Amino acid sequence: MVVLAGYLGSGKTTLLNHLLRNDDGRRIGVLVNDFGSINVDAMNVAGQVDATVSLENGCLCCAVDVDGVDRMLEKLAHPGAALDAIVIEASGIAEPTQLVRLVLSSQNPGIEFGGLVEVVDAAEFDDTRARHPELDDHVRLADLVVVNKIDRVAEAERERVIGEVRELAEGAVLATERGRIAPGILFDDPAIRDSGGARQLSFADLDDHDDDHSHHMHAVYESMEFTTDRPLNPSAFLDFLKERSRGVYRIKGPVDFGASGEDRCFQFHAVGVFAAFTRIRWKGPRSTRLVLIGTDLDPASLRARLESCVDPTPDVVDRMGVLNLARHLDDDGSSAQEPWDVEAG
Ligand SMILES: Nc1nc2c(ncn2[C@@H]2O[C@H](COP(=O)(O)OP(=O)(O)OP(=O)(O)O)[C@@H](O)[C@H]2O)c(=O)[nH]1
Repeated sequence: MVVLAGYLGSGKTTLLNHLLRNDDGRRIGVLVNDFGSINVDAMNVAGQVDATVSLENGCLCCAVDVDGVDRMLEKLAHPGAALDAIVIEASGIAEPTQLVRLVLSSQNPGIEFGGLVEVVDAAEFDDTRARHPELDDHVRLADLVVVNKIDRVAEAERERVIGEVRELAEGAVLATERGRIAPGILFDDPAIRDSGGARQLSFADLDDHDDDHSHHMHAVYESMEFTTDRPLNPSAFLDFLKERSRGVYRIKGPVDFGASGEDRCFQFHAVGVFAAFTRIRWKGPRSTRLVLIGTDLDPASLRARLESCVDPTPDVVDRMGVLNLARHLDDDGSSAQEPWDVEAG
């Protein structure tokens, strides 16, 4: 069982989807833990995976004890599921050491800890580290650190960030775009071990980490949801994004722009000041279901602002809005995300 951790928006789901698409015939089970009551990440991996369990609204690292994890994993670890590997995708503010501790404590004979993977956003590394010094520990303890989004930083900057991560990390370090790592690195333990002298964590490694949950990142983070069945107006929504308070670090979920969105589902992601959409077909009923994660959120005013984005004329195409939206489209999943003209704040 591999624990996939990394700060909000670093690219965990992207990496997981890459693994699932390139599984080389392995059967992979997934446990997804979203922070927020709409399970956006689970929606994004569903359909590609052999078996999923999802836990929403709460950080797995504190929400459940070892019995709870064993109950959740029963479905995945059951011999009948015939899985070759299980990946736990932690929420972006989970405490990875706590998750590893849970896995190591599992009473289920089918569960064996297969390593901690920490995904780091190369473009946000300095800022995240400054806000959350505990990130250094996560990088240090990981068996594999994936320095992701290298397409978003200039070459010199990339070398510097990779160099700093290498200084901290005791495990292997890989630089990637879109989490494209060779699945064998994760699932065939010797490959991880041979690639950089990484070792599997033990309780002894984890013992230095205090158990006081008030020090965990999620102690200061909150999430809120905004859902509506009425389409949003693109211009109004883009304005909302530009003006959003700095406390809102992560926004994700499907958005319905009605006729302006050609009746398609806009899978939306904002990470810090960056934002991108992917256009997909609606799989279920059309509705906007956003999760907002950050610190010092003011849910009432955020909700009122989002409510004001509801389009009074959803059948009329907002041409200017559509043009502006297009700048943030990420349809093939390979183009870089553009920063907003105006930084959030
Ligand atoms: N430019 C660029 N964007 C990326 C890369 N990897 C992921 N993204 C984008 O970053 C955004 C967040 O990616 P996710 O995979 O959802 O991140 P996450 O870590 O699962 O997010 P949380 O679960 O909310 O913590 C999405 O818009 C991705 O398409 C990359 O290498 N380059």
